[in-house]
Amino acid sequence: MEDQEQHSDSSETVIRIRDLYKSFGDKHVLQGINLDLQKGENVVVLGRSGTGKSVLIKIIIGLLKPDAGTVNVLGEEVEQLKDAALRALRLKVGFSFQSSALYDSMTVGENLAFPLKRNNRQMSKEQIRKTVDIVLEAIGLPDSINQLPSELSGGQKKRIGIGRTLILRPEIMLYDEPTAGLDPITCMELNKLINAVKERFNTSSIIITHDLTCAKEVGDRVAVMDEGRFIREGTFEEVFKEKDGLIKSFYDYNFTQ
Ligand SMILES: Nc1ncnc2c1ncn2[C@@H]1O[C@H](COP(=O)(O)OP(=O)(O)OP(=O)(O)O)[C@@H](O)[C@H]1O
Repeated sequence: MEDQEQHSDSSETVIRIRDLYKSFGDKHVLQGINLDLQKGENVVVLGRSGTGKSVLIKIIIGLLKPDAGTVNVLGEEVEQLKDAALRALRLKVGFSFQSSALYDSMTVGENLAFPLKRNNRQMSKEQIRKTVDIVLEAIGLPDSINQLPSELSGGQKKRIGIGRTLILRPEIMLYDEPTAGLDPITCMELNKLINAVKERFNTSSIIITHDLTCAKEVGDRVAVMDEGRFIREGTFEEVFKEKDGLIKSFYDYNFTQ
């Protein structure tokens, strides 16, 4: 922990979470979460279903209030922000939903342009088109602008979902189960995209998953969540060096079946 604190001080911390607690009635979901995300870093949060990963993300973007603890995002204490400031902060934090959340009746181009039109009304049609083209190229789907979501594969929809988040050029990306429900090859492509986004757009990311291949491929650091706390944290190799308890179950389930 001491090492971690020293590291935090020597680089820019974009998310700093301290002693976070959240319960729903007598269900104690988060029980003392501490986490730092450094600029330009990908941190993977690994955990079984129902361990509170989504609750954590919702607290980070101010959709849920914690019972105790602090969350600082890009220098702002999330809990103290009023509505307008919270909305402004959310523009800098892109949230890529598990479901892709595309509008079925809109083309890919319209889906991507939607957040720009809603948030940046002073952009001309040409500027919007150019921004959409840049993102489509970055996510590897340059020719899909006129397609409807129903014409896309699951992996392509995920890419467009990520593109729609990227279009506002967030400084932080939060990915919720980016590879869920995809075949291994498409997963691999998505992992590459997550790394490419980091390099090209200089984003810092939290990636929530239970896919260990994804964790290994994209995580500069991995934090394993169990019963509301992080039970292990480090590089993938450090975390999975000693395979016991939950760590062993995770590893065996992903790699030895
Ligand atoms: N608004 C809420 N009210 C009551 N309980 C909630 C609420 N939100 C989450 N929970 C409970 O908190 C626990 C953690 O939920 P969460 O969605 O964060 O899990 P998760 O780790 O993201 O799981 P999964 O991997 O399945 O998405 C669950 O037991 C859930 O039922």
